[in-house]
This record gives sequence, structure tokens and C-alpha cells, in this order.
Amino acid sequence: MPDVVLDVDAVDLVREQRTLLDDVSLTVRRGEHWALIGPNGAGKSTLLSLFGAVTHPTRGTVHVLGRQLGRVDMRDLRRDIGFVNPRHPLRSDLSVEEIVLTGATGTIEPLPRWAPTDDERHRAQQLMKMLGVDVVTSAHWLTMSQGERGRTLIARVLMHDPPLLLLDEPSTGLDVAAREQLLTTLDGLRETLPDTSTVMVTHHFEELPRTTTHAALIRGGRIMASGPVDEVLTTPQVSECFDHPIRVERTNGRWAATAG
Ligand SMILES: Nc1ncnc2c1ncn2[C@@H]1O[C@H](COP(=O)(O)OP(=O)(O)OP(=O)(O)O)[C@@H](O)[C@H]1O
Repeated sequence: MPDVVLDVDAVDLVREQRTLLDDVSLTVRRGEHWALIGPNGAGKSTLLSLFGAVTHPTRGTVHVLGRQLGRVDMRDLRRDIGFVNPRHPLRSDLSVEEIVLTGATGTIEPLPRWAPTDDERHRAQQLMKMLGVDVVTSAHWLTMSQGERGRTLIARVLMHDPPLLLLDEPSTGLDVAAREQLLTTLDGLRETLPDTSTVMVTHHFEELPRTTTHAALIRGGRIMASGPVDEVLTTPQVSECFDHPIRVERTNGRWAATAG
């Protein structure tokens, strides 16, 4: 596995004559856990879609897992990336296990005539246990809670041991207990899989796992600050990013932000 997992160099992304990303450069290394933070419309999800090989840059270069976007088959590359999208476009009312098993084929719906091997079934069971969704095996997609969906989707992407895990606001819609469970799970996952790198988009500082190592503050499509988390998530930098006085505090490894 390459030491540099993501390498974004001088990237602009323009859509419908709007510059969504403006001269963005960022490097993520193996084992690092990044948070992308910024106000609504800053470009966080757009940046994550570049990391996930979903979109191409208009200018500049993006290397994901050592492969340059635009020069490789994006579908091949996507198979190595665990992208947890809260808007997972699943239409069928699959069970938890069926959803987790779609991670083995890298598809949204189960492939026709495909059947899991014993190993794949075993792995799915292990991951369901690890994510705490083994107890809701009778649950089906259309009636699952947000928390169950989120944890099921994380188990799904781990089916193929992705070296890169991308999480777009994984705590959205979770109650406080479900959020805390998810954060504990993510902290545990990072210990169990030390070579995996993660990038998480969030609006809320209390949603950051303790194991976050780096952060980038984004505003108006530009990266205002990036680097080791404690150097980036400071009161002056966060206040500037959100254009509002915000006091940032870290206690027992967790962050809180209040009106300054
Ligand atoms: N295909 C597109 N064409 C034009 N504008 C787009 C397109 N996709 C996104 N945008 C715009 O780009 C800006 C950045 O969107 P993005 O979803 O990346 O922001 P975000 O930081 O994730 O925001 P939020 O916190 O609200 O989820 C927004 O103003 C959005 O309306």
C-alpha cells in the first residue's frame, strides 16, 4: 500500500461556471484520520467526491491510492475505496446481512445469480458484530433507523478491507447514544485496522472521534488551514472559517465549539 493515500495538487473544480473548489492541495498518508470541516456549501462533499473517484478535477491533479484520476478506470479505483454515503441509493428492502454482502461485489443491489462464499458470509457476520448490527439482523433497509443504516453501511464497505474510508457526515440523524456508539466504533476500528486512512466530513465538533489526527478547514471552496488537528482546530482559525466568533475546546480528547 502506498504511504501517500491521497494527493491533491492545485485542484480547481468548476461546475456550471461556478468554482466549487479553488486551488486545493492536500496530502493524506496511510493511517491518518482527517476531518473536513467548514460551513454549509463550503465544498466538503465536493472534495470528498474527488477522493472517492466520483468526480474529476477541472484543473490540477488528484492521486488516489497512487493512481491519477483521469488516467485510470474510475470503477476499478472505486472498488478500493470505502465510501459511506448517507444518501446510499438502495431501493430494495434488503436485510442487514444482504446489504453488508453487497460490499463483496461492490454493488448497491445484490448481483443476480451471485452467492457469497462461506468466507464472505463469515466476514459479513464478523463485521456486523463489530459494528453492533448483528442484533438487528431481522431489520430491513426501508424500516431501519438512521443509526442502523449508518453502521450497516460501514460494515458493508469494510467487506473488502479498503485502505481508504470516506465518511460523509456519518452522525447525521443519530441520537446522542447512537452517535457515541458510532464514535466508539470508529475509534476501535482505527485501532484494529491501523493501516486504514479515513476522511470524515462533519459540521459538528462533538462528532469528531478522539482518534482524529488531522483536520482541514474549508471555506468558499478553498482550504483555509490544514494539518495536525490541534494546530488547525483553534479558536481563531475556526472563527475565521465560519465567519463567527466560536470558541473551540478539547477535553478528554473530544472537541466542543460554543459561541465565543
Ligand atoms: N453539480 C453542481 N453544479 C453546480 N453547483 C454545485 C454542484 N454540486 C454542488 N454544487 C454547489 O457547490 C457548493 C459546495 O457544495 P458541497 O455539497 O460540496 O458543500 P458542503 O461543504 O458539503 O456543504 P454542506 O455542509 O451544506 O453539506 C454548494 O454551493 C453547492 O450548491
